[in-house]
Amino acid sequence: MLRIAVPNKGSLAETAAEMLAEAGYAGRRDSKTLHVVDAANDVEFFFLRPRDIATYVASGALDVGITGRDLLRDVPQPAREIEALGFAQSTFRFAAPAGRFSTIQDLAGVRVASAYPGLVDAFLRENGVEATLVPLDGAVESAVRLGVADAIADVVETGTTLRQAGLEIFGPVIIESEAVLISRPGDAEGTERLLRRLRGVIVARRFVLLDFDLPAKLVDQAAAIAPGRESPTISPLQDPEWVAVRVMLPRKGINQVMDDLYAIGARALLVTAIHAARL
Ligand SMILES: Nc1ncnc2c1ncn2[C@@H]1O[C@H](COP(=O)(O)OP(=O)(O)OP(=O)(O)O)[C@@H](O)[C@H]1O
Ligand SMILES: O=P(O)(O)OC[C@H]1O[C@H](OP(=O)(O)OP(=O)(O)O)[C@H](O)[C@@H]1O
Ligand SMILES: [Mg+2]
Repeated sequence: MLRIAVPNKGSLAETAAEMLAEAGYAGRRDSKTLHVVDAANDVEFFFLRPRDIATYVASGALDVGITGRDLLRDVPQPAREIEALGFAQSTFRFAAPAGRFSTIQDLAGVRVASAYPGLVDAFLRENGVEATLVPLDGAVESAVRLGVADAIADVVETGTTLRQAGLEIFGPVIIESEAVLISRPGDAEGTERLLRRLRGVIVARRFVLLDFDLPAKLVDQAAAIAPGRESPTISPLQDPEWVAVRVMLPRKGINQVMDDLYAIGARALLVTAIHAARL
């Protein structure tokens, strides 16, 4: 039975649970449940702190897990990342009051607060900078104003939290992060099947099917606007001058594509969600 670590709380928990449900696995009924056996799918789920998941998986206690790439890199012996899952996307950056620092070298000898001390320490070392790390648990943006640090290193998504704390990013990107599927050393039986299912969910979330009718002579023009993943499916209509076209397209930007197709003469444009996929 494949043993899977899943975030029990925080930013990753909800989407991870939704993706596993969409992949056909049994979920938990209430947020206090820490262990679920899904015998029908030959897997069991352990609901753990996202921060601890890399440790369980790297040690081999659990086979695979869902966590953040930044959390994975924060532990001393990271597990293997096997797939990016396309959610909880963020960038990990240094920040300080405007104009205070401009390069990573400026951090030599100063105090840097972070909830990811392992990740930040490794990055500073790689860059030959010796700073004093101030490990905190969260809300790190307040550390400078409250006087316990001179700069911070933290997760940035929209930048709103930084701005509100009067901080600005500087220096290089420490890491681009998102939710990832990680694996213990060696290949656990059943990992491939989980991976195929999750890839299907990612496709289903990211893509839609677009159907439309079109004068046959405009097919090449339409294919240039909406090429699809491989090639559009063209079916005959009763009217020999018209065809029906089906393409798989990214959900993002689909309305612009519909406008462009309508403008060249496509009609009856219909978008359908994909519920599951194996490509
Ligand atoms: N605002 C955000 N946007 C995108 N990803 C985020 C955001 N905040 C945290 N993450 C990501 O979520 C993961 C951290 O999840 P975790 O549950 O430990 O922290 P959290 O969501 O901040 O919860 P907590 O309330 O415990 O601080 C990391 O991979 C991090 O990059
Ligand atoms: O760039 P933004 O869109 O503002 O998002 C980034 C913020 O979101 C997370 O905070 P969270 O609310 O999880 O609190 P925490 O700092 O206590 O973890 C993260 O730690 C940043 O503080
Ligand atoms: Mg947080």
